[in-house]
Amino acid sequence: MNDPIPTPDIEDFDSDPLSQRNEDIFARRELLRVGHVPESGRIVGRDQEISAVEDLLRPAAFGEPPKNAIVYGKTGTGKSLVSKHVTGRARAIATRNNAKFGAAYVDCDQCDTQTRVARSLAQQVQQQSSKNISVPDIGIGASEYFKYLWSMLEELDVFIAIVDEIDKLGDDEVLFKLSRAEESGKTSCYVGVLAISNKIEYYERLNERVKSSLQEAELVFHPYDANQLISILENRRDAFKPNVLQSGVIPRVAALAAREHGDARKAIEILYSAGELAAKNGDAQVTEEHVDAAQDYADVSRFQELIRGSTPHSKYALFALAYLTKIRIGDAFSTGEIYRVYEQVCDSEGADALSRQRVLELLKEWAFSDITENKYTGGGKGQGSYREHTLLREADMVIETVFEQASTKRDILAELQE
Ligand SMILES: Nc1ncnc2c1ncn2[C@@H]1O[C@H](COP(=O)(O)OP(=O)(O)OP(=O)(O)O)[C@@H](O)[C@H]1O
Repeated sequence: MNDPIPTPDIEDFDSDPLSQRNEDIFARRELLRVGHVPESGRIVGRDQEISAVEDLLRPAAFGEPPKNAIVYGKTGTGKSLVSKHVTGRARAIATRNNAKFGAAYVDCDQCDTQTRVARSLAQQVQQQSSKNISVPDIGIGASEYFKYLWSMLEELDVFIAIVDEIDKLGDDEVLFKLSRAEESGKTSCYVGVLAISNKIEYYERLNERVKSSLQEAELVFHPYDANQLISILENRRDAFKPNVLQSGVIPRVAALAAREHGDARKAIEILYSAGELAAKNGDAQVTEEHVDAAQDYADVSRFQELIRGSTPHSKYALFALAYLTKIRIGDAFSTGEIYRVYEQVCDSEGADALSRQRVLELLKEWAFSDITENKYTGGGKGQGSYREHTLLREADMVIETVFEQASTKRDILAELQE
């Protein structure tokens, strides 16, 4: 059979660009990868949270019933890390205490249905089981997967399920089944659930019957401040070779991430991208300029993703504001002015314009994502005051992103100028 990817004879390996490694400044790149679980010595600033999770899981380390908990906090505040870290230690201690301890981690961002969660739990327990059971990949539903799970749990004294991004699941069935497993006679194994969410209002949405089984503990993880972020990054400095990071780099990354909302993931990502950028440029050191460029790049890509993922009319409304920002003097525009341009955009796209009220709502949604800002202006309350919108991003970039096809963009701009 013909190999679809032929391997050529390379005459001069040394001059092939692929032979030039970018790696020189990195020593342990994996320390900065998303999903890397650092060892205890590298976890900083979460002592209280670690000890709260230890209190929940301590009984499990002796083969006794653990407590359930809901863990809240904004993204990148260490919820998954602390949950996995303490569960891992509890498993090690349980083994020393001759207690049979199983654990599984499911991210509902990836497993977003009851069936997927149940399958992932069952398959993870299967890997830890001594029984020769094979959990099928397809062809059965959630309740069958749960049956597999309950039957395998019979081998264990305790099982801890960490269910991350729980709010991505449409209903509470998974939480209900897990938190009531032993009580409802499904298994004699003690099951503990650590349910993680970055939406604090999630608890309000939970069904009463689930609330009552989960309210044993509620933990809130607060954002990191700049100093904590500095310590988290310092503890991973050895991802780079010695003397590669200039002295201002870590404080700068920490300051940028703290400004967002104290997100450790963001901080690690910026540091990694700055390193990649330096490596790509062939620079021997990472500088604050690399950090700023990495941050700008991340910011622009996130923003472009947001635009690309929005509905056509939402894009047209934003485009109208960007267009006015580009061609007019001043940077704040009334809903009426934006609406008139929006109508023209709809016209040239062959779409029916939405009502002015609806377009106002779409503009408010952009303000919610910090892409625009709006406020009342004019004569004051009841005296002809009206709402003005301001674009907080570069107009050109919005225009480029909304209409990625150069010809469409050209046509629309030409029609608007007429
Ligand atoms: N206290 C800390 N010490 C060291 N590294 C940390 C700490 N907190 C978070 N990190 C690192 O930051 C990244 C994000 O952490 P984690 O996944 O635990 O956040 P999270 O709160 O679960 O976020 P999300 O809600 O987005 O899943 C991980 O790479 C983790 O290793």
